[in-house]
Amino acid sequence: MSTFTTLALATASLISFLLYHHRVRKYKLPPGPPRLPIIGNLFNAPKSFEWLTYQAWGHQYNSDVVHFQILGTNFIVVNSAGAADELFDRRSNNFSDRPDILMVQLTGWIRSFGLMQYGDGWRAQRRLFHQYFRASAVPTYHQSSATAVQDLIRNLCRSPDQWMQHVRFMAGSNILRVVYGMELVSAEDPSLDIIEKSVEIFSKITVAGAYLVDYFPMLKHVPAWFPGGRFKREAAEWRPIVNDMFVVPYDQAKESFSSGDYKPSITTEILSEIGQLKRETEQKALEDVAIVTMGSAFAAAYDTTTLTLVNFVLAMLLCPHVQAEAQKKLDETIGSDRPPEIADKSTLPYITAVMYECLRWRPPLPLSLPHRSTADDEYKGFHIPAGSIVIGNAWAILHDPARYPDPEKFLPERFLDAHGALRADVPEPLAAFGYGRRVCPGRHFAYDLVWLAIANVLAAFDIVKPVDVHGRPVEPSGEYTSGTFSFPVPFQAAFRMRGKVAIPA
Ligand code: HEM
Repeated sequence: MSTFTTLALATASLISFLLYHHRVRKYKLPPGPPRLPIIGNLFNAPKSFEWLTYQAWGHQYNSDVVHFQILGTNFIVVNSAGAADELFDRRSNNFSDRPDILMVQLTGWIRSFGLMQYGDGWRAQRRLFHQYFRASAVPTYHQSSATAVQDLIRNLCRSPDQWMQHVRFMAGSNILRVVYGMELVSAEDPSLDIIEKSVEIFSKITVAGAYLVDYFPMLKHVPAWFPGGRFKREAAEWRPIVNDMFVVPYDQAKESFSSGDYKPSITTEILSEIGQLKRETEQKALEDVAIVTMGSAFAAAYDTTTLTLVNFVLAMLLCPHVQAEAQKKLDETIGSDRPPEIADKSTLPYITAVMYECLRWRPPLPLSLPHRSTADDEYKGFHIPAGSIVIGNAWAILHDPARYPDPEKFLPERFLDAHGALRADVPEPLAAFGYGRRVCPGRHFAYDLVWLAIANVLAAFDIVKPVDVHGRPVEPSGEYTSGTFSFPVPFQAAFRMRGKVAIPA
């Protein structure tokens, strides 16, 4: 380590130490693991699968909020639905900000309202997004979702081995059509490559504490070529990719719109609105917001939807009886004349329960996205300092045995009463979509697409374990990756046609 870096670390550590002692003397923080002076929990904070350690800390310290600290930054983990409701919902004024992550700024992801600080910029994008994705607006996209799901079924028939790629294509092609009016023909389309890379960057930079520079702001001044300057090299490489994600599909949609040869989409609707504005400044203001809001929708929909469906495939491999029950309900309710439609949702609560259970059993973002508190606060007598990074542990909330008995088991029936109707007293897994004013605004759209995909895949196929050359079933490992998005380690699945419904030509 260079003299400069050592000096920077020492100065920052001294400041954190002084601040730490000042606060600890004054307030009672929520319980948490023992901290060392200066560095706090730098060495005993988990580095992977954090949600499991945070949940265990909750049990160990018998508290639904726990605290740890790294080099002066306070982290508050919210481990129960009650605490999440109280802090993120009732006190949303204070708990709706996002942490200031340098890599989010340097890569340009900060332009998206998903990672932007709470304020007017965030509000403008969220408002525009809401206009097109609120519950009453999403039926407009049912036709597009139906087309995407039919493509999925057709592709699964043609090359079932590539099922994961087909699921990705379904999620990506649907959101690109809805947002930009683009019609993708293959999974090799460069737009999917852009989004794939951008979301990978998102996943790397949003893990709390992933970059040391967030604790030692002085490292900002380290040159890119210097040890400790890796973040600068990465940011320089990633920034153009993130920029392309916002700009390339938008520009394409704008070009088609100007030529008059376009498919109607959210972007073309906004472009006509822009065209009706009188002043150039107003036009520019709306366009600036539209570019980043649409890019955010495109990116936010892709991995989340894919991941929910990959978890569904895994659950079906592991629980054939659930699959058989779901297919029985589909056969009884719809028969074989036509594929399931979104309009069938109200008559197929079992499929809805399967979807809920996928999101509860394996929430795609087990720690949601981090929030930040803007003012000092108090919860159950514990002090929550202003500027704390507040982590809603969706995993712990959705695996709370008091709400969901036998939480590790995949049991859609938990959401159903004796007559097979959805129970009002078992909460739907909303924690999978985050909290308060930051709650996922794409959830209505996601619910429809995921539901339709589950219903159609189960109507058309049996999902089974493939067999190896010795005729033995290939078991999925059931292991997961760690990160903002937690994916199952790649596994094989076979899709056997049931012959019950016609496969789209
Ligand atoms: C099953 C699928 C999905 C899951 C599990 C999911 C989950 C989440 C989570 C956990 C958050 C963070 C909330 C928080 O900070 O408290 C979020 C935010 C967000 N999601 Fe989703 N999401 C899904 C689908 C979608 C879709 C389809 C879209 C777009 C059409 C979308 C758009 C967004 C946006 C724009 C944000 C940022 C909101 C903000 O910071 O104000 N999501 N989502």
